Amino acid sequence: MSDKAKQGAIEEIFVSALKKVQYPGFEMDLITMELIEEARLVDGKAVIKMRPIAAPPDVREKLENEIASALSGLPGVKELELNMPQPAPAKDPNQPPTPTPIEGVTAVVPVASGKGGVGKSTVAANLALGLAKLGLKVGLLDLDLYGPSVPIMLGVKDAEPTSSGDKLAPIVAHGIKTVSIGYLMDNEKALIWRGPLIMKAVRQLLHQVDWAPLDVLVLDLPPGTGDVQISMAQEVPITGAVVVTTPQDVALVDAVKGVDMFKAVNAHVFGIVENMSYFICDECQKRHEIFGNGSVKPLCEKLGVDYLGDLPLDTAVRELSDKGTPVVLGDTPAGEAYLELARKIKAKL
Ligand SMILES: Nc1ncnc2c1ncn2[C@@H]1O[C@H](COP(=O)(O)OP(=O)(O)OP(=O)(O)O)[C@@H](O)[C@H]1O
Repeated sequence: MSDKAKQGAIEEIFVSALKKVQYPGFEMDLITMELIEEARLVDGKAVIKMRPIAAPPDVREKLENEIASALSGLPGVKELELNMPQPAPAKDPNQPPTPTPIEGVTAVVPVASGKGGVGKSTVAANLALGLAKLGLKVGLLDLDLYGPSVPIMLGVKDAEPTSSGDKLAPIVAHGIKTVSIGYLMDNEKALIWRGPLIMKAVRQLLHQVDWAPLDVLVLDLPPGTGDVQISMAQEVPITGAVVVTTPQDVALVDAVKGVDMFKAVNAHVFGIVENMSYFICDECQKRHEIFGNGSVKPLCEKLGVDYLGDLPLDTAVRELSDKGTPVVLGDTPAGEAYLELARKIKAKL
């Protein structure tokens, strides 16, 4: 075997070993995330060079240990030389492996949830419209690859974005600018999109849309901790994230994962909001805590993030979203609860 062929075979072994190492907080391995720039064996030393990552020290240490244990014991490996650089501010906007601010956009607020169906898109849309009601210039980017629902909630399902110079012109609905990943693809294809394609789409939607000027861009993320989340964290500095949960224990476990994910990429978390938390009976006007209550606040304390309040379970919330006029636009107790969330976020911006 020639030296070149040998090196190639070793690289393949390294790649399959590193494919087993997941980035802490994410359901993705280092190879799929394209974080490994170089993997070579030089005189018994495994030389691994990574792309810059914005990770706090405990995450770096965890990664170092996991890479070391994945490579130890491989044929010919006696020691490890690991290069894990810190990101430097990017200068070229076409080359942003490190987070680059969006031109003319002051703040970026992702809305995330560990699990699907907790009302994350509902919170994202009502938060964006609530912030606009409070006088801010707002954009809402729907990155929910597996079920883009923002166009329906804003009543612009059939609108098509046009181009504006070399950028995409967002659609304007209820006074906010919006673009959905759904406009770039049809729903069936979403499920076969893989890492690099998703990264490209996320980059385009953040940096090649005519967002400016905006005070805040709200992002509706897919549930969980996958490709879209890591792409977002690599592409844009996050001002503060909002994690949505419902009060059930199963959802809370996932909320912790959501918060951990942002911490793993050094992003600030504004706090956790509790959706579908209580129900006001039409007949007796009493507040019913259907799923139990009181578990989210202590969880926030434990995680060191703010409790952003609770939102009612109310049929009008769903009906109005389906009609394209989210509840916050009106003047009802449920609308007021979402507006109160917007006030809290505005105060943090
Ligand atoms: N507070 C609420 N009261 C009543 N219905 C709600 C409330 N919040 C959300 N819903 C409804 O619950 C369903 C799920 O909400 P939504 O699509 O916002 O969840 P999600 O977490 O974004 O889900 P996914 O991203 O998995 O599709 C929708 O039909 C929505 O209208």
